[in-house]
Amino acid sequence: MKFGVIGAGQMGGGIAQVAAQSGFTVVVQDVKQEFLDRGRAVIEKSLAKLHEKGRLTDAPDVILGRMEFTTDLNAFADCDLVVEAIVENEGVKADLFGQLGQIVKPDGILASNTSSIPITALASASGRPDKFIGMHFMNPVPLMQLVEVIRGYSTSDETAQFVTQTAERMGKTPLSCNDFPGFVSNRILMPMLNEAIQCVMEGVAEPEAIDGIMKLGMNHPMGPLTLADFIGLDTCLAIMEVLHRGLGDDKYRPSPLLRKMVQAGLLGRKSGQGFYTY
Ligand SMILES: CC(=O)CC(=O)SCCNC(=O)CCNC(=O)[C@H](O)C(C)(C)COP(=O)(O)OP(=O)(O)OC[C@H]1O[C@@H](n2cnc3c(N)ncnc32)[C@H](O)[C@@H]1OP(=O)(O)O
Ligand SMILES: NC(=O)C1=CN([C@@H]2O[C@H](COP(=O)(O)OP(=O)(O)OC[C@H]3O[C@@H](n4cnc5c(N)ncnc54)[C@H](OP(=O)(O)O)[C@@H]3O)[C@@H](O)[C@H]2O)C=CC1
Repeated sequence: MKFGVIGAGQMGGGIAQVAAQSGFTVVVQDVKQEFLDRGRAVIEKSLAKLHEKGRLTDAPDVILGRMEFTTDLNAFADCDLVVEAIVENEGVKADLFGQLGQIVKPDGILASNTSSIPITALASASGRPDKFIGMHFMNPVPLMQLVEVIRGYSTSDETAQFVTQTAERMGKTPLSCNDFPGFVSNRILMPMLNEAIQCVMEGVAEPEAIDGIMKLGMNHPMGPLTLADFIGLDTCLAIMEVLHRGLGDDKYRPSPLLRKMVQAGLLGRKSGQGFYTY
């Protein structure tokens, strides 16, 4: 099976790594060589760590040998499945899927790792809505069990079955849901993170205390502000905007502090500064 991944950021890199660990031939594309180099370095580090712990069946260089890094979208022409993991922006994703629909072989399946954007809209943009689906991995991909599988309005049973089986071959547990803004995962998670940010803005407690209360009190592995920094505050804001617009209810209003931090370039771990300094 030839597996394509678009975007060599934290999600694209993780998806490509796990696909290669599972024995697939993998092509990773990003817009600039420097993003590919950075993505590859993150994958190498992750593979080294997993190898050290005895959690890989093949050696890291064998796994890396299954991966090709390119800036050329035409490399996806003969892929059986292409998973998109670029910026959480509907216009940018729709434009990309318009191009991919022309490039990938007619029976190739297209999937988006979007956190919240309507799968049905992206499916229409691709020109092959029956072969389009949401394949939503969780961060960090090499460690997290879930893949949320989201069927668009026209997704065929064959497409859903293929993607479900592929997720299982990648050692993940696929769970299905329907196409509503934020699906299940972010419909529930993101308002909690947004509320934690609102608590900072209103001075309810210091960030360390908010995180500590949720970690120690609710047994969450990461506090909500640490998790928001980990996901990326730009991505959190984009998801809240999709929920607010798509569900039309002010309970999903993004916190003004979240908006201001993104405007200031404080994106969390990936920019070196968010609620904490990295
Ligand atoms: C926004 C969306 O659309 C959807 C989303 O993804 S929302 C985000 C979902 N993800 C979460 O909620 C993650 C919450 N956090 C966790 O579950 C855990 O903190 C975690 C799994 C990330 C880490 O687990 P942990 O028990 O805290 O262990 P921790 O000791 O920090 O890390 C475990 C090991 O894995 C390693 N590790 C972390 N990321 C890794 C990666 N990508 N590859 C390989 N190893 C990795 C760590 O370095 C650490 O190694 P050592 O034990 O050698 O130090
Ligand atoms: N972060 C998370 O926890 C999760 C995120 N997601 C979703 O995954 C997707 C990617 O998120 P994440 O990996 O965090 O984001 P990152 O910012 O880490 O990575 C996105 C990558 O895509 C590149 N990119 C941007 N535009 C294009 C384009 N037009 N063509 C090709 N590549 C492009 C980016 O380059 P540049 O640096 O120039 O922007 C970057 O390398 C989003 O849809 C997000 O919602 C899903 C689950 C969890």
